[in-house]
Amino acid sequence: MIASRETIFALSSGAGRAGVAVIRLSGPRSGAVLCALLGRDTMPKPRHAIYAPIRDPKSHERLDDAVAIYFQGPASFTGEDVVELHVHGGRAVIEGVLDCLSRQDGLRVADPGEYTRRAFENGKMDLTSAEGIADLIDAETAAQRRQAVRQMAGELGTLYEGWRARLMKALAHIEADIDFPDEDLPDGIVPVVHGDLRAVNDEVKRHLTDNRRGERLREGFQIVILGAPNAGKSSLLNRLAQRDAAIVSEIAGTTRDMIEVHLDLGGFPVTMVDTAGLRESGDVIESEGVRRATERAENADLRLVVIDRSDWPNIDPEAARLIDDKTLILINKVDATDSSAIPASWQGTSVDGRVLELPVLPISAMTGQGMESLLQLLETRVKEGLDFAGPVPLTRLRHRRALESASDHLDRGLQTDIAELAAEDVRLAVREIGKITGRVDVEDLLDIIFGDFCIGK
Ligand SMILES: Nc1nc2c(ncn2[C@@H]2O[C@H](COP(=O)(O)OP(=O)(O)OP(=O)(O)O)[C@@H](O)[C@H]2O)c(=O)[nH]1
Ligand SMILES: [K+]
Ligand SMILES: [Mg+2]
Repeated sequence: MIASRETIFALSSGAGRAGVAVIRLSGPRSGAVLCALLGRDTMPKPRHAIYAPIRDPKSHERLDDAVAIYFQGPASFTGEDVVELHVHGGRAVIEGVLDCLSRQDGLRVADPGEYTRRAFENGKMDLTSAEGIADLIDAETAAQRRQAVRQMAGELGTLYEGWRARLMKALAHIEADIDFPDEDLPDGIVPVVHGDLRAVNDEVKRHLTDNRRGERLREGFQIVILGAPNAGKSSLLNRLAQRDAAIVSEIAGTTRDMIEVHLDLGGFPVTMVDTAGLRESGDVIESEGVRRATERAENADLRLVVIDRSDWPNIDPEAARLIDDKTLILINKVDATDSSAIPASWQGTSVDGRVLELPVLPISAMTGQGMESLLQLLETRVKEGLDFAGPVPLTRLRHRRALESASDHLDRGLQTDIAELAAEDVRLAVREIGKITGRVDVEDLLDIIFGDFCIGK
């Protein structure tokens, strides 16, 4: 526990008018400041709500009638003395209380993420749980919330700490072998240690080859809408977003920049991207739009290729280049013509020569025809891409990098017969995993990790 820290304060609830706002203090002066605001000499009983007027200790002006709770450290979120003031959520009330707090001795405004950082530094949680809190605050869909709650509750931390403990045990065996080569250690200890190392390494590798489910769930499933100019891409985006997010016109080349909307499909986050119609263009701006569209499509989780009914079954060569097994073909404007001749699937080959059979859906972005089937299919694809059963998946590039590095060290350690070399590799792997949970020197990382939080968290 870090002693004699500054006492920090901040608005912990959202900005703007609300019924109630929560202002939080953490640090050694919290209790004394609360007494000053309440005009009392004795500390309130911890974890009991008090409803009372709060006054500026100097001017005695009544700022609000508030509910105050005192949490005595270490039984608090940060592990320090914490005070929560539940005030009326009006701008002037909040500003008045924050202004009054800023004038109290030894108090300062909290930095972004400082409450959670103090909780980590005081041993209240490991780094993966702290990151889980950040994800929970950012969660926009039910699936994101579920993943973040599991991480916050320590599922990832427990998994990684478990691997670290097993590696440390193996390391102790190798070191014993080095230090006491003549002792009567059981024969064949090295093969046993090898088996343990290999088992952990296999688990780490399996965890790494998860198709980036956990990371993609945080980022959102990327769906890119592609097709020739005027195929109706922007009309489709607007229909899916249920608002006029993109400009629609009969002029080919209307969309140039990418337009993104965020959707919740069956509890999963989706980023839907409308793009410039694919064609060779003499216009520099339009060509840049086409370049960006192509690039974005290449990195997408799913591509929707929109084809005008009157062009079908011809697929524009620019769009055809981007077709692979992560593609759906949408025949648009079926309101204008007869759609009975449209087949349910399309057979063809991808640019790299693979034989493909892709779903074909007749739709009308104008009337909404076919939208229900499209949404159902999208939901299935998104679920396949992001849903998971079993242990909580890897959620961050930071964790991935450390685990990749740990696994590299283990690969090397498993290849050598020299105990000293194996020991060094295992030691490095232990360190890498320790960095994820914050067990080893991560001081340099903390500013980056907690800088992503907002003030008051
Ligand atoms: N009849 C009919 N017209 C449609 C449908 N979808 C789009 N349109 C019309 O087709 C024209 C082009 O639509 P957009 O949505 O702008 O097409 P786009 O693919 O985004 O075009 P660019 O951005 O220029 O590449 C507009 O006049 C739309 O009203 C449809 O389902 N049925
Ligand atoms: K257009
Ligand atoms: Mg458009």
